[in-house]
Amino acid sequence: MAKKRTKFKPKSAKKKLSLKPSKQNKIILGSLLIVLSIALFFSFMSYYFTWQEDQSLLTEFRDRNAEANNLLNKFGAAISHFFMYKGFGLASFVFPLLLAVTGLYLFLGLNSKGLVGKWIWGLIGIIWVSIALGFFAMEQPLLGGLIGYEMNDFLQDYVGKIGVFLILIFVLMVILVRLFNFSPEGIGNFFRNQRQNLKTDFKKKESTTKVLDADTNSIELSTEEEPVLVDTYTHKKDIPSLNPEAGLDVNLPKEEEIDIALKVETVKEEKEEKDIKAEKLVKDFGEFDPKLELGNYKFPIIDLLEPHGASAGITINQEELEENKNRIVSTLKNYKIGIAQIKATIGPTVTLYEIVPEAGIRISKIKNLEDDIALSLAALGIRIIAPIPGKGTIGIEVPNKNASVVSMRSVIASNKFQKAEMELPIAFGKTISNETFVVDLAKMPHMLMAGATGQGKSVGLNAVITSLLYKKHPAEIKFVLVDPKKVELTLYNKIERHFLAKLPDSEDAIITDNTKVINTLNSLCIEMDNRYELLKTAMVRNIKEYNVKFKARKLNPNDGHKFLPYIVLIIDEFADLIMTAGKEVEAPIARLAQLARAIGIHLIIATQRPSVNVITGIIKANFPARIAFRVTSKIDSRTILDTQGADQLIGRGDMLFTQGNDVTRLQCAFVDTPEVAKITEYIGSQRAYPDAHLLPEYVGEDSGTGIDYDIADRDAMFRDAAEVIVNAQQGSASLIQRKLKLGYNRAGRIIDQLEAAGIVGPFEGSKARQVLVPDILALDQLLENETK
Ligand SMILES: Nc1ncnc2c1ncn2[C@@H]1O[C@H](COP(=O)(O)OP(=O)(O)OP(=O)(O)O)[C@@H](O)[C@H]1O
Repeated sequence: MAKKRTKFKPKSAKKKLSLKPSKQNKIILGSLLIVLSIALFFSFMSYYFTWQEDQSLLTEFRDRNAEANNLLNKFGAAISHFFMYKGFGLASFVFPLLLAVTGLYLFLGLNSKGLVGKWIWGLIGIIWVSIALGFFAMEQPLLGGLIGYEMNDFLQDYVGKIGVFLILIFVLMVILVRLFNFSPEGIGNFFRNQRQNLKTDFKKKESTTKVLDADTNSIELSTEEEPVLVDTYTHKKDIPSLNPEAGLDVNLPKEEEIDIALKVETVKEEKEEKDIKAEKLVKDFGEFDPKLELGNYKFPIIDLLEPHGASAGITINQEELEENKNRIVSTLKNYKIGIAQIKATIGPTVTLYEIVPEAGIRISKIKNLEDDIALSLAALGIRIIAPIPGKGTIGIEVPNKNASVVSMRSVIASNKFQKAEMELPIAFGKTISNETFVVDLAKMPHMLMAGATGQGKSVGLNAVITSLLYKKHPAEIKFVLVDPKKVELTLYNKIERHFLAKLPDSEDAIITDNTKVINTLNSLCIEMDNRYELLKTAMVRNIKEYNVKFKARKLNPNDGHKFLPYIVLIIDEFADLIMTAGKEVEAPIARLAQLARAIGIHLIIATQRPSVNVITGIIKANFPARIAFRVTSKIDSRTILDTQGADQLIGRGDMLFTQGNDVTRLQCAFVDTPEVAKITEYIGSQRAYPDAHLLPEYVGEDSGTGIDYDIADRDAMFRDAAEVIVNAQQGSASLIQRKLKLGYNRAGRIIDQLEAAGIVGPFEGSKARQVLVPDILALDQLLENETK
């Protein structure tokens, strides 16, 4: 402890001897300016009353016997004559004011940031007042001063009296608008703010004084109290040893509290400023409208869809109902299962018989008799739900002899779909109780679809796409279509420039080639990373919030922000892909499925073969929404749904949908190929974007140019990348990736080449590399010199 004290003393002594501008010097200079301003003020004041008497003395300044009437004697008379008579007249009073303000800033040690501005505006004000007074009171030389008079004279020679008057009015407006933010509604705010500022300044000053007091106390204490520790750097005592009675604990945190409060206020103001800017933009230009570019786009009309005889309604005759009921009752009786009550709900393809068994009957018993009941009812597709979730009943679904088609037209036209307030509504079809079933793809967020061949998968995918086409504008959604079968999705080629997304270098938007699928999936991963970056900088959690913020003009497009459309990736035959590409597709799909929900990329994967080597554990875990059309085995049903049942469906769009626990039986809406053709024709014939939506470029590991530092072998985008880096003065691969829409690997290679060219510094871990070229001019020179 003793050592510490001895070390501390010489240091402080050194500090006292230092002559560099210190707090003391500032106080001294501040006092001088304040005194000078007071002197000037009194001189000017008394000059107005004494100037005539003192005029003759001006030449006798050195004569000690001559005495002036000015309050500050000859000094006052001379300096006032200089400022008031020869200078700016009454406006000269601003000088002592400016001096006083400067003096106060120095004296109180306030932040002198705004001081220069005050002086500039002060001088402009002086000139304006002096000219204005010269203009209005030409005969009173003391009001406008010689400068005011002469400048008036000069101006009037050129623009005349009216011209000078108009100039004065204009300059006044400029001063009011720029200096006082003059606006009709701003006047009230200005006065309120000024009052608030005064209060805060006053408080701040008070707290500084308090802290100073506290410090003095503590030093006194340290000499008196033996166990007090003194920090050699902060000169503060160790807190535990402070005497509580000295009240120091209370004062010091108080200062911190005030500081924190002030900080919070400034942040708030900044935020408000941003918001005000955005509000102003919205007021001037309206909210950002992503649909504007295709403002005349017409959504497809309902008449493009066929009714498929749906107008006839569900046809099931009473006889069939009675017959089925009697069979169920008698079959169950054979197995000694008594029925208390039976009720039928007629759906489009199946009728649900709801049974309340007699008391004491075990549910599992009925479940075990499923096959026997099916046999006696002689119908395929009996499904027993024991019990029906949420009800105490058992359900037996029996297919109708004449299944009615659920037309896409009927579900699209339904109120439920039309009024759905969902991000990505999909009208799948109708439930067993004939209600339209609408789900939100954005909430799913990814979907797995399986079913044996010819059971309605392609129709199901078309139903999904059609639903979205009927609800979404081309600016809001983009599809990435993968169709290894090469025939199923070709119809959508017509809407390529409206609704499809593709890789920059590919010709067709619909992907049929497996190697391109891998590139596309990786490109989507890049897009996902880019979008996360955008969300991060916008400080929002998901795409919906992001787009709302962007529309409200709170995000600056110059910072890379843009309206983000949803991206729906549809793979028609996944089994084929995974067989040929295996892990290469599984990895990006799993990554997308795990992470893409927040940023608006949704996956729909369909497969004929729902076996475990196609729908692997990792894929299954990330696709909570599953759809099963009819499959051939119970095992397949379990793979896709985790339960049996899909093997007992009747095909032709009969399907089971699950999004977690409950399994819902649906009849998929039917949309035929000619209908899809009509819709795509209708959309395709309208004005489109110049190209399909471009995904970021991805260069595969083996298709790249390889790292080569030879100038001739540089990447084609080297120059562009260099400009991006130099402009942003930030050497990061992700910046190149984002700005130039390049893949990660390619951007990484370009960064290596930039390093070799001496444009960026070496790799520095998590930090961005240093940019060694200050501007574009220097870059031009550097590259030019290279070629010489
Ligand atoms: N929802 C439906 N309503 C009525 N009929 C349907 C429905 N879905 C499919 N069908 C009938 O089943 C046929 C086959 O459907 P789809 O082409 O969708 O089968 P798929 O499962 O895609 O077969 P694949 O795997 O061989 O391509 C259709 O041509 C149609 O006649």
